Amino acid sequence: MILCIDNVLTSDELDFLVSKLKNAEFIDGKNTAGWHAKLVKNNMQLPNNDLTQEMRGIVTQALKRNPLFQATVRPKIIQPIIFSCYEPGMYYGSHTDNALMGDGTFTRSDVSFTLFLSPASSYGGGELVIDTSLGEQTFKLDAGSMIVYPSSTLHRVETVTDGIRLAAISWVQSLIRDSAEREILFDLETVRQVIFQKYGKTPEFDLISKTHANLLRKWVDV
Ligand SMILES: O=C(O)CCC(=O)C(=O)O
Ligand SMILES: [Fe+2]
Repeated sequence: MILCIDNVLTSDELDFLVSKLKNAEFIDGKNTAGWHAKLVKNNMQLPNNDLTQEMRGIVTQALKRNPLFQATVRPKIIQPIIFSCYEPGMYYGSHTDNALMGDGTFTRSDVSFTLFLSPASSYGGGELVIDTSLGEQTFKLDAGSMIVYPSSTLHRVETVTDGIRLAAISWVQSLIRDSAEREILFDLETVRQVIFQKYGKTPEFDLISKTHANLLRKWVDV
């Protein structure tokens, strides 16, 4: 499932992150790409340091408090967030994300996300293009909004033609490995909430809660 989630960051958080990124020293993005993705990756990203850690903490907190992110992604492990910067001429060509991430102890990538940090109108190009069963879908969201999409897809970032594209990206190992199962749980959870809001704790609510809990128990990967 591909989902866009608006207003993930408060304006204070967004301002803080952007002000730090504007003065930051970036390194070549090829450092964190797989051997084949390196061939088509042309961008910059923040190195690992105390400031990057602090910025990661802000994004992580925002994800923790976001009910839509929690319900759709069901995160178990989130890889260290990368803050990326594309200047004019930079791009990330078509690639698939590594299935296994981390050094030493491996985690699986189930869901990828991009949290856009620059206003969409402030730069040209820079769209995230995802190859889906319905064809290519193009996303360029406003600052503070994010897209979550299956890590299994081929995707790319179009060349930035002017302005600067700042983003925070990462990969998640989900508690529910299978994306179809994740979607069923998300749909059931959505319906359960609506039934509760409309009618309260009825026998129907109890039954759908039981089904939801039992499917979760069946599919969870802990
Ligand atoms: O910046 C983006 O929107 C996606 C970047 C990406 O695909 C990656 O880093 O693997
Ligand atoms: Fe990617």
